[in-house]
Amino acid sequence: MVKKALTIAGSDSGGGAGIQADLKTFQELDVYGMSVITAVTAQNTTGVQGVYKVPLEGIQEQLQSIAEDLRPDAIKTGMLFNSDTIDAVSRFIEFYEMKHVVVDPVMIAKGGASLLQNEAVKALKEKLLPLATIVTPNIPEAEVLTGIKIVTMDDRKQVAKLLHIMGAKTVMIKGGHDQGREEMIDLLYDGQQFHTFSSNRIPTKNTHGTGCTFSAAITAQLAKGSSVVQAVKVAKDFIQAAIEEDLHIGSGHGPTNHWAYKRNKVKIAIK
Ligand SMILES: Nc1ncnc2c1ncn2[C@@H]1O[C@H](COP(=O)(O)OP(=O)(O)O)[C@@H](O)[C@H]1O
Ligand SMILES: Cc1ncc(COP(=O)(O)O)c(N)n1
Repeated sequence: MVKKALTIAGSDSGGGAGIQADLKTFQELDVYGMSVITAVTAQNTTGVQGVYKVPLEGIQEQLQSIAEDLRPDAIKTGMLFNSDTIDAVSRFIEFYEMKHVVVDPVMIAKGGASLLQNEAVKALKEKLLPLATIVTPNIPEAEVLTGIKIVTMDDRKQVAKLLHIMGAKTVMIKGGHDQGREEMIDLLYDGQQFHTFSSNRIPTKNTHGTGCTFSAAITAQLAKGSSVVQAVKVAKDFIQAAIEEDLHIGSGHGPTNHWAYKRNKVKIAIK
C-alpha cells in the first residue's frame, strides 16, 4: 500500500527549501507527497525577495480537499507565517485526528527574512506544539519557543525537557547552529531519555533548506511506520548525504542534493 505524506508550508521558488524540498524528499523516500501552500516566497540562494501569503480561505480549502479524499499517513508543518494559519492547521489536525505530526517551527530564513510573524509564536506554542509527534527546532527557534538561551549541551537538554512539558511528544533540537563544534550533534528527547545523532560538520555554504529536508525525511519515515528514533536515524543519513554531495547551484547559499541518499543506496546495492 502506498504511503502518503502531506506538507503544509511555504513555497520556495528557488526549489531548495519549503514545499519543494519536502516534496523532493518524500519522493526520494518512496512516499507519495501532497502539499498545502500557506505562502509563496520569491526566493533564491541569495535570499528572500518577497513573501505573499495565501488567503486563509485558500489554505482552509486545500486542507479540506486533502482531508476529504487523500488521507495522509503523516503530516509536516513548515512556514505557517501567522496565527490564523496556525489556528486553521491545528483545528484540521484535531478534527481529522491526524496521526504522526512533525512540527518544524520555521521562523527565519537563513538569509534573515522573517517567515513567521512575532504575533504567531504564542499560537505555535499553545495550539500546534501539543499536537506534535515531534517538534524539530534549530537552536535559535528553540530559544524563542522557551525563552531560554542555549550555550551548552545541558542547556539544550533543559530546553528539550521544557518543550516536552509544553506538549510535544518528542523533541529534536538540531545542532546546525552550534558553531563551535566540529561534530554536528542533533539531540532527541522522547520524554524519558535523550538520544544523540552525530555526524561530522561538512564545511560548505550550501545549507539552504537543511531543516526542511531533515524534517521531511522524518515525516516520510513516520508515514511508512517507523518509530521516531528510527525515522530520525534515516533523516540524519539523508541530510548528511544531501549536504556532502551538494550541487553548487546559485551564487549564494545553495540547496542540498535531494537525490544523493537514494543514489548512494543504489550504488551500494549494485556493488
Ligand atoms: N554543515 C553541516 N554539516 C553536516 N550537517 C549539517 C550541517 N548543517 C546542518 N546540518 C544538519 O542539518 C540538519 C538541519 O539542521 P539545522 O541547519 O540546524 O536546521 P535549520 O535549517 O532549521 O536551521 C541537522 O541534522 C544538522 O545536524
Ligand atoms: C518557504 C521556506 N520555508 C522554509 C525555509 C527555511 O529554510 P531552512 O530549512 O534552510 O531553515 C525557507 N527558506 N523558505
